[in-house]
Amino acid sequence: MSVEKAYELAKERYAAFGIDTDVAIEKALALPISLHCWQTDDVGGFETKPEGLDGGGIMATGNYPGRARNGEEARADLEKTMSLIPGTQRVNVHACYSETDHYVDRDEMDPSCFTKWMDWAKEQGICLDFNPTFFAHPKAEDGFTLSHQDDEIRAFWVKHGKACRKIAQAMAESQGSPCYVNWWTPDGDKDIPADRFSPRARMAKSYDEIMADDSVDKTKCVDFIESKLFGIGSEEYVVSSGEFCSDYAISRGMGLCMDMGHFHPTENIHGKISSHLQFMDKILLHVSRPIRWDSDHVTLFNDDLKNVFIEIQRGNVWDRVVVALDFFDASINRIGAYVTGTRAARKGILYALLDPTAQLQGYEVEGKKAQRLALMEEFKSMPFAAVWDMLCEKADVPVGADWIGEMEAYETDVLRKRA
Ligand SMILES: C[C@H](O)[C@H](O)[C@@H](O)C(=O)CO
Ligand SMILES: [Mn+2]
Repeated sequence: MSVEKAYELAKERYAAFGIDTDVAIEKALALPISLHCWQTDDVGGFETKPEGLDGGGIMATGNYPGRARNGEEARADLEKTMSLIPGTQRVNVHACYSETDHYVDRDEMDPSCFTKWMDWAKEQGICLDFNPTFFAHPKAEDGFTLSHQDDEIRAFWVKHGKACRKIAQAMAESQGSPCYVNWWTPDGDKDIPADRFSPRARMAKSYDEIMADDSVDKTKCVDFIESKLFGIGSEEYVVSSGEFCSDYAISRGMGLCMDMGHFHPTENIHGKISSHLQFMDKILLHVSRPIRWDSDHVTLFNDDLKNVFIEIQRGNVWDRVVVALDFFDASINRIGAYVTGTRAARKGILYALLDPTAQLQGYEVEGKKAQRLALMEEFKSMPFAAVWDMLCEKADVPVGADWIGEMEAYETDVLRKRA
């Protein structure tokens, strides 16, 4: 059956519940998703570094051929990726993806280190988001940055933070709209600390110092702080825990970033959205898929993902949630990872926009809880796929599995030719 025929039938089914599929498609396509540049190269970064200068990074596992080795390759991969994904996209750049002809250390970075990204974004007609990089650097080797007990090291990272807000502001000015900045630090301890208080006090102090820079316009550089429960090497103690970050964000009038992989393995985030949004204007989501101790598997169209977007729909808070991705898999074709994960996120958005929210909430008000449960369950077998296929057709990107061939061709023609 053609996409059009299947869509007409699906449209009728949804219309019987008062849901306009054309409107849902349009809205789903308009909502921006920020693609994380770090999936192109397994979070390596492109800084010009003197020989031997390195430092622990985030661990991406796998060695699939074709990793981007520089900004040109990363942007080419992003262009290919974006051609296979429907809807509005942004690109999220980490500070370690600076491109300079000589070494510029993190504390000395300025907007000129990202000119290539900004020029490219303009050409592509997309907006950029930004992240300071508090890892993969010798001054982050012992696992502490903004909460470091050594004042010189802490000051170095504060300087990096200040520089990053100026870079984000320049990005916002270049694109004529806000740049969303995510603050994540790995600071923490593998085992039981004797003092959990002092690093947290220093972390808060550092953030206060960074955010005190009044020359940065908060409507251009929009800051979010990302929490984490534990990491590899910080299994026992993470300075920027859930409580630390949400308390900090609320008390300082900034946003919170919730990464779907940063909580207890059986904990999920959709129930938290309605709480945080009582007290903060915006939240940022890192859409991801945790598996056991890994927080960053490629996103899939699973219940956790659907529930997050359904919650946004039911609270009608689409304009208060910024959607970004955070997964990386170096063991499979990286374009395949990007496209699978981002298409899944867009599917989640569309799925939620087709939710019979008004009817469900009506049942709830009337105390008709059996009807509420029944309708939620029945909606799981509505002809969603036909609406999704139409969304892809409207966006002029491959329908269904058709994109896999394009990924394979790109692997043969481009990725396999990289050393
Ligand atoms: C590269 C990102 O900053 C990083 O993935 C962070 O967002 C995170 O989730 C760390 O676990
Ligand atoms: Mn994250």
